[in-house]
Amino acid sequence: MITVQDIQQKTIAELFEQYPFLPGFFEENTLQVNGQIDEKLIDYLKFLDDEEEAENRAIDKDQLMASMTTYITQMLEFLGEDEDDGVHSITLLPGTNKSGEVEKFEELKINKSEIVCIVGPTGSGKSRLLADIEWVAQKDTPTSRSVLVNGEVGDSKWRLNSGNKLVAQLSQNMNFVMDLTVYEFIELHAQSRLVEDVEGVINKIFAQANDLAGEKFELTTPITSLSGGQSRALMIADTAILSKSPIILIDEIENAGIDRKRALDLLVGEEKIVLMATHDPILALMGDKRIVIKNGGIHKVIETSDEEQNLLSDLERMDAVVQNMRTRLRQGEIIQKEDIGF
Ligand SMILES: Nc1ncnc2c1ncn2[C@@H]1O[C@H](COP(=O)(O)OP(=O)(O)OP(=O)(O)O)[C@@H](O)[C@H]1O
Repeated sequence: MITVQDIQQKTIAELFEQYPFLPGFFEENTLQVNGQIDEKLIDYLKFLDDEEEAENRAIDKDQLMASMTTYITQMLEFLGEDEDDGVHSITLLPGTNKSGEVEKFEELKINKSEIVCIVGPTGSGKSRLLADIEWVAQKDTPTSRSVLVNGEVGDSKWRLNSGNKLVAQLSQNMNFVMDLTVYEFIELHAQSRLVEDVEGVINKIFAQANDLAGEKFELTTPITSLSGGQSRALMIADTAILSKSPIILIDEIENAGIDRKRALDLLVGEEKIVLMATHDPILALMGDKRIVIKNGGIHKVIETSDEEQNLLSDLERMDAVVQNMRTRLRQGEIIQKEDIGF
């Protein structure tokens, strides 16, 4: 909850920076800032101490600060950015595996900017774990797990309020059906998030997406003609930059021509918690930790060792060789021994 005391000592510049929608309030109330951007709000509003001025405007200083406070609070609520909602960690508490046995870990805390991978055989329960987190499970899923947010029992508001969604899902299938260009698609999303600088955000997402995608695309490209890799790159950049959700769940980023390392860097760089189910050794080793799932239960939690991290660059070289072969096979070329390169 924001109070008048919270805002009155801040400068107009600080307030505009913190609440990008506030200039709209100033405009509506014909408050001109001009050279006074570095003044504290309380000093800036001193001109209303003049009785005539206050009468003309039919509002005094205290009323104006109170209505500004209400406006900020309502806008934050509307945008799903309640100030107290900062999620800095989630904690998993054990439930049971498919045989009803208690899982083999005490509790697992995952902090902001951490990447945790989920590995395990097909059908072992990786997607189930992601679903438990999305649902902020309270012993009310087939696994009986609990998920704490900031160390506390998850608030059911996370389940109900779509503006405040805890989790953004990046799923395998990105089948666009809308007849929009890349520009229009991002614009629509940015507008629905009430972004101030729509143009700036469009350019940022477009640049990041193109950076991730193997083959480049244009702002004028219809989203229905993007390749699998390009649409995935667009969704990742869009989620990283526009989604307010503090947790990103990824059910396998397949090998569809995107720079997976950069994609993860981009997501984590935006201070998110990233959980990713994967069968891909490169992605698994990019995580800070990996959860091993067996028979529906968390069997082990392994921290990625230095040795494993050092192996990543070798794995990436091997991967590049395979990718290159794939491209050449697709183009009808013949593969030779020297193509393997080691
Ligand atoms: N602890 C559990 N108790 C009961 N059922 C479970 C448990 N964990 C998973 N399941 C169920 O097992 C089935 C397979 O799990 P899930 O789809 O999560 O596997 P997966 O590892 O994601 O598989 P894939 O790699 O093929 O995507 C699902 O129906 C899921 O609800």
